[in-house]
Amino acid sequence: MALASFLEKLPAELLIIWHTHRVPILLLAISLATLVHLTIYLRSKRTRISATPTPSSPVEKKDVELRPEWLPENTTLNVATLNLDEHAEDDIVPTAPMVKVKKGPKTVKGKKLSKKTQPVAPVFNHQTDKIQPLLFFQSLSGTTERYASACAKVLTEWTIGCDQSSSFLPPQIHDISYIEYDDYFISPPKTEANVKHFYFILLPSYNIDTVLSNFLENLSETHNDFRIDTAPLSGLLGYSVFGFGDKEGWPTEEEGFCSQAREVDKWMARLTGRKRAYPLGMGDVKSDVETRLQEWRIGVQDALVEVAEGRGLGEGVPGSGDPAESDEEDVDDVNSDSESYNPPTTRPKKATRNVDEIEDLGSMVDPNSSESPIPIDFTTYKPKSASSKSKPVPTPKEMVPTSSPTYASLTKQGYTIIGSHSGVKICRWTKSALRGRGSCYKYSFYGIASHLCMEATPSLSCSNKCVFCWRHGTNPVGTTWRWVTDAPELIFDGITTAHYKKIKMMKGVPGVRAERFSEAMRIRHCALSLVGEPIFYPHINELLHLMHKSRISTFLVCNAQHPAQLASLIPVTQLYVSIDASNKDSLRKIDRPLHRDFWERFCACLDILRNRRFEQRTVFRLTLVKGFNMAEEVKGYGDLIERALPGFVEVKGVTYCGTSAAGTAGLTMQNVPFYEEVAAFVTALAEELASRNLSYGIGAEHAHSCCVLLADSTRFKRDGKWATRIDFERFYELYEGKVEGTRTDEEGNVVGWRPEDYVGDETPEWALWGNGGFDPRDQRVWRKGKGPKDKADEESVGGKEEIRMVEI
Ligand SMILES: Cc1cc2nc3c(=O)[nH]c(=O)nc-3n(C[C@H](O)[C@H](O)[C@H](O)COP(=O)(O)O)c2cc1C
Ligand code: SF4
Repeated sequence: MALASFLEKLPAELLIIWHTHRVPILLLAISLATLVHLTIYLRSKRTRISATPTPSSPVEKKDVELRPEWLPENTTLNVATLNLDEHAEDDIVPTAPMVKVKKGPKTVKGKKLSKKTQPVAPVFNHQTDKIQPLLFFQSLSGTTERYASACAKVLTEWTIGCDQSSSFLPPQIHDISYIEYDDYFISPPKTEANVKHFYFILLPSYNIDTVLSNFLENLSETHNDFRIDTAPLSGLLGYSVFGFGDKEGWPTEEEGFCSQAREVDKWMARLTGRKRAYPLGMGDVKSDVETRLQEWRIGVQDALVEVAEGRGLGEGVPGSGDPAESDEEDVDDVNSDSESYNPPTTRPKKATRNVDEIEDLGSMVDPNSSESPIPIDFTTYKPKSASSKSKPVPTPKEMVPTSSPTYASLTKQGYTIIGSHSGVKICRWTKSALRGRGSCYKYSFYGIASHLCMEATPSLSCSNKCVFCWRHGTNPVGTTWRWVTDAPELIFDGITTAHYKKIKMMKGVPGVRAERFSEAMRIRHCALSLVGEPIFYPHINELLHLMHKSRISTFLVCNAQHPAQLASLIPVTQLYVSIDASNKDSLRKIDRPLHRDFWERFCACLDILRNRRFEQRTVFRLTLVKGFNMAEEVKGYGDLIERALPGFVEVKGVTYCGTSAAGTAGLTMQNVPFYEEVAAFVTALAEELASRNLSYGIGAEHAHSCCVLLADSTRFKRDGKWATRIDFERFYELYEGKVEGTRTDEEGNVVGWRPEDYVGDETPEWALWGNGGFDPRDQRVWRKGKGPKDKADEESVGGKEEIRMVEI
C-alpha cells in the first residue's frame, strides 16, 4: 500500500528535485562525460605520443626574416632547420631596455620526468671504487684562482696521506671558463665504471654580467630542459660550493654578498638531487676568507671520509644531501613564471605544478601509467595565482662596465673600451708600419697598409671560447644579445677618436716616419676582427654603413655561429668566416662553442657564404693550431672549401698569447706551428683542391705573419697573373651607386656588383708564393737571436726563416 503511494508520488518528487537541483545535476553529468571522453582520448593517444620525436633544442625555432635585398638568388638557406639566435637586429632600440615579447602558446609533447622521482644514488663500494675529486673554479681578477690552486694542492696532499688514500684518485682542477659545460654539468664525466666523482666548486660573485652569468644560465637551462632529467648530476657522490665575496661592497646576503655562489649552490642541489655534501661556505676576501675556506675544506674532507668508508652522505640531516630533507630548493620551480624571460641567470621555467596536475589526472585514468608519456600541453597554464611571485622585467646590464675586472684587464692590454661593449686597439703592425718596418699580410695580399688600418669590434662578447682566444676567458659570453645596446654613431665616433688618439701618442716614438704619421691620421680600413663577435652587435649593418660612407673599407671576421646575422649582413669589402676545424668533433674541441647546435650553424654559415660569393669577396680564415686542427684534416678542409667556394683561403699559424689562461686551455708554444709547417699544410691543401678540380692556387704569402693565401684562380687572376689586391675606390663607387656593377639576374638586368668589379692591382712580385711577402721598401727588423747573421745569409733564406709568431 505504502509502495503504491510512494510510486504515485515519485514523478512529482523527482520534478521538485529537478527544479531545485538541476544546475548541480547538469554540471555533474557534464563532468562525468568529460572524464570518460578524456580517458578514451588519453588511451588512444598513448602509443602515438611515445613515438613523438624529441625536439632538437630547447631553443624555440622561429622563422627569421632575412633581408632579401642582400641575399643573392638561389639562396638555399633553410631557416626552419636552425635554432636561430634571437637576433633583434631591427627591434633593439639602442640603450633601451630589452623586453622579450611574450610568445603565443605552444604545444609540446614529451615524456614528463617527474620531479618526485628519487634520483638513483651512486653506490660507492669502498672496496673497489675510487673517488675522483674535481675542483672547479672561475676567476676574473685572479683571487679565486689563487685560492683554488692552493686548495687543490692541499687536497692532493691530503688524499695521498689520509687513511682512505687508496679510495682517492689525484684531485683535478678545472677553470670553468675553459671546460665544456656538457662534459661536467649535464652528466657526470664519463670514466671507468668504478670511478665516482665529487665536485668542489669555488666561485667569486659579480653583480655585473660576466662569464659567471653564462655558467649560471647554463645550469638553469639544463635544469629546465624538459628533455633532460631534472637531476642529471645525481650520479655524483656529492658536491660543495665555496663563495668569495666582498663585504665592504656587499655587506649582507640580502645586499648580494656571495650571491652567485649561493645561486650555483641551489642549482647544484637541484641538478644533483640534493647531494650537497657540506654546506655552502662563504668568505669575505677582505677579512676572513682564509679561515672560512679552511673550515669549509676540512668539513668537505670529513664528508669525503664518510663517503670513502661507505657511509654515504648521511641521512636526513639538513644539508646532508639526503633527498628526503627540506624541499626548499623546489619552491622556486613551482612558483616560477613559465613564460617570462629573465636573463642572465633565469630562463623560462616549466610549469611544474600544472604538469604535475596533468600527470596526476593521467594516473587517475590509468594507475599503471606512471611510465607512460603524457601529452603536456603548455597552452593549459593556469592564470597566475595571486600568491605566485611576479618578477620585475629585468633591465639589461652593461656588457663591460667600467667597474669590471674585464674592463681593467682589457684596458691594461691596450684596448680602449667604447660605450659598454665595443673596443679598439692599435695593432702592433700599425706601429711597425708607422716606423717603416713593414705591414701585416693584408698589405702583401690586398694592399692594406697597416698604418691606415684600425682594428675594432662592436661586441667584446662572443658565443665561442676558442682555445687560442686572446680574451683570456674573462670576457662575457652568450648565445643571445642581452646587454645595453649602444648606438652605431656612438661606436663609430668612439672607435675612430680613440684610434687617432693612439696614433698621436706614437708621435714621439723613435723611427716613426713623418709621411706615414700624417697618412695615418686618415683611417682607410677597419678590421672588425679584434676579439668578440662583431655580427653579434644588433646594429652592425648601420655601423658598417657609417664606415662605408666615410670611405673606410671593412674586413669583417665572424665565427660562423650566427647564420641569421650573416645572411642579413650588408655587403662588406671582404667577408671572412673563421674555419677553426674541419669536422664537428675538432670544432667542438678548439672553438668550444656555446651553441649546442654549433655544427648546424657552422654549416649554414658555409652555405650562406657560398650564396653570397658573387656579391662580395669571401674568405675562409684557417688558424692552424698544432695538435688541434692540423694533422689529417686537409681532406676535411677540402670538403668545407668545396661546400662554400670562398674567393680566398687564408691559412695562418696561431699566435700564442702567452697567458696562464692559454695554458689552462691546454695551449703552449708547442702548439704554434713553424712557418715551414704552415707552408707544407697549404701545399697539401692546394693539392687536395686540385685533385677535386677546384681552381685554387697559392696566390701570396707573408712569412712574417706566418700566413699564406690560396685564391680562386678563375676569379682573381688577370692575364695569368694573380690579382689579389683590392680597388678600394671602386668599391665605394659601387657601394654609393656611382658606377654600375656587373651582377645580373636571369633576364640580364643588373642587380648589383660582383667581387670581380673591384679587383685591384696585380699582386706584387715580392708577395708571391716563394718570395716571402716582405715589401722591400720597408726595413726588416729581426728579433734578437733570430734573423740571418749577414746580408748573404738573409738572401739565402729568402724570407723563409724559421718563424714562430710571438706577441711582442
Ligand atoms: C664589479 C664587481 C662586482 C662585484 N660584485 C660582487 C657581489 O655582487 N657580491 C659579492 O659578494 N662580491 C662582489 N664583488 C667582489 C668579488 O666577488 C671579489 O672581489 C672576488 O674576490 C673576486 O674574485 P676573482 O678575483 O677571483 O674574480 C664584486 C667585485 C667587482 C669588481
Ligand atoms: S670566435 Fe674569436 S673572439 Fe670568439 S672566442 Fe674565438 S677567437 Fe675569441
